[in-house]
Amino acid sequence: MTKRKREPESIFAKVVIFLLAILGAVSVAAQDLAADTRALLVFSAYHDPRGTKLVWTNATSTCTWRGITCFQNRVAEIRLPGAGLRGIIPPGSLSLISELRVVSLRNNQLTGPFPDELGKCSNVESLYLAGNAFSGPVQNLTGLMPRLTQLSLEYNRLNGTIPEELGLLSRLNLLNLRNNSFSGSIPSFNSANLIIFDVANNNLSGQIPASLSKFPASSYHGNPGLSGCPLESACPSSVAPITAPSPLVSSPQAPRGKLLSVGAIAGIVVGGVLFLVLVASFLLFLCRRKKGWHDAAPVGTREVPRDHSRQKTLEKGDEVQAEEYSSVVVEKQAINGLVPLCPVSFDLDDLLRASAEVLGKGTVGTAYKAILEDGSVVVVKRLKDVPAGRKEFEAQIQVLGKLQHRNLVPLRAYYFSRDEKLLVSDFMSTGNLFCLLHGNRSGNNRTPVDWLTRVKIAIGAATGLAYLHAQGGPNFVHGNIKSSNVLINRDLEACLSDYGLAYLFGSSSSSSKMVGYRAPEVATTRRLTHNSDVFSFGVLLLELLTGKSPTQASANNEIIDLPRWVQGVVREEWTAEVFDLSLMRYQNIEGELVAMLRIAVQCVDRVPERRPKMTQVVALLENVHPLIGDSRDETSRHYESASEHFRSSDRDTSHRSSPYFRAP
Ligand SMILES: Nc1ncnc2c1ncn2[C@@H]1O[C@H](COP(=O)(O)OP(=O)(O)OP(=O)(O)O)[C@@H](O)[C@H]1O
Repeated sequence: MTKRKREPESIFAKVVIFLLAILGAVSVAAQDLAADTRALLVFSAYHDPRGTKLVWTNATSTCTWRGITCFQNRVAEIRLPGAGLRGIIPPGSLSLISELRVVSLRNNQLTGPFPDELGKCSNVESLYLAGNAFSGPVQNLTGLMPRLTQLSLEYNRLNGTIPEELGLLSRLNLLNLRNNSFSGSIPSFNSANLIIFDVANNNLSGQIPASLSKFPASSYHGNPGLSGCPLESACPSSVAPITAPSPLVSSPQAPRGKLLSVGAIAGIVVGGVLFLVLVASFLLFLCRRKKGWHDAAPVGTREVPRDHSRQKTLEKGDEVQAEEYSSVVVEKQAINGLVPLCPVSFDLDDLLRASAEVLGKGTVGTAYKAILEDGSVVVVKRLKDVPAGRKEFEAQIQVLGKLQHRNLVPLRAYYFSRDEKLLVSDFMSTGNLFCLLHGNRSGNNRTPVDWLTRVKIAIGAATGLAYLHAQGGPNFVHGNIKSSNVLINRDLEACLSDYGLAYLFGSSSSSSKMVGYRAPEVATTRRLTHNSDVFSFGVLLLELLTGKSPTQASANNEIIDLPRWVQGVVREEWTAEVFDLSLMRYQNIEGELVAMLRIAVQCVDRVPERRPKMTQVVALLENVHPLIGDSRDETSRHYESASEHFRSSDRDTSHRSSPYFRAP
């Protein structure tokens, strides 16, 4: 009896405790965010009227402020590269944001000594201050020590000696101090995880520590008093042997630091469940109200060509295949079994009426550009010899349809019958990277791609691949990374296509088609893995750097084994010979070229486990170019100029900027 009476009480008590815990956790988080907000407002009130005024006001949520990224309702990242900030970083600002992990203030006009403020940010993992006017010695780093993985201070006016503490940072994988006025000798470094190390153009002297001799000579140039390897001609190789790097990505996904109490966690869990139930009910309600996909916003109109041509635009020699395309669609009209993966503005009848143009024949089928009656354009890929049955096919395509990322070509619909398998995706109007780099197959129409565009394309493709690996899980691979599968959209952004198709064809049959990009181990294991994707991506980077295709025969009709060729040239210390001649007209990009080369060389390591993860590759690539930094928004104006450059016609490629890479 007593027991019975107590039960509801105890349940009630538990609910009350949970609710209080939720309230407690919410209010703790709110208080912490309020503290972050106050600190940011102090930061924004730095005083130099000539600089950009940050319009951060309490009227909007702190987490939506320009340059601010939150994680779990705490400020985790400040990214304001190239934002026109001037003046000093005020005391009592950033150091008070306890969960801060990334600070990117590169390419502003910040002044004063290396900010004490930042030296106290004990959770910061990535600190990017390149391209400012900080001056004086770097000191008071003690607070910054525990987690720092990337420190980029290049192009400032810093002087004094390189702090010895930096050498003790076991997690550090990037240290860039180039173009400052550091003097004295280079301290010894715990270099196990260092991937990029650059102290060029300072006043350093003495011997380069043996542990740092693995970095290229360009990391040390411009320091007349420095000696030792790799600056001397008798040194072995100028490219670092690759060690397995530790995780280096400053993702806001898993900040470490202060732990919440068990009650708070329980509260958050219960609160989260309640919230999910509410959201699910709301979505269910919305779905029931929706009549069908026709009612939703169409996507097929995204890449509408400007002239809205309704004419068949077949090129000579393409007619037969284009007719094949029509006959496929005619045959299907009776069934009209096009399955949309998201709201689309067309059905099979529309595809039937579309004018078609062959884009190309690939290893798994033929791709057609289909111009629909409303002027929108899609790509229909007609797969051939698909061994997968309907169930398997549909399950895999549903998985692919859910992958959505700005660096992936969106898959819109599919069709499956015994005889035909079609995939419909968005049309990417700027074509593929292969054509950008090498012209069309007959070698014409090549406009040299400028350096900044290449870096952007590399980052875009890497980001898309990192997303696939993270989202698809440990066994999900792209399986066919190559330059013709890197498409460029109207904004000149790289988008990966043909991802995950290997599963429809069996990875062993797919792997045999990856000429030039296939990781060496795949020849024996017949298994595609994240590591083999990384290798293929490394070949792609080499292609961007060298301008050479790993699939096309050279003048003497030999298909180049790009990784082997590059490693051979670099070993001979003729690094400059590696790079695409058309890149040589750019001044002062030697360090960037070498930095990307080093990343590529790591990716094509013959030992799969030594290759970096794609998330690491993204982080490293983001540091290759000082203007790119880590904020896409901030780089858009540079990107525009890159697009501008890219659209312009051929330029002079006849001269090299300097004999900088040439071995003595
Ligand atoms: N969505 C798209 N937008 C624009 N062009 C595309 C699109 N999809 C494919 N293409 C282009 O069509 C051509 C044929 O592509 P397809 O994927 O069939 O073959 P591939 O990339 O040469 O080889 P593989 O089948 O091994 O991927 C290529 O030039 C490709 O870049």
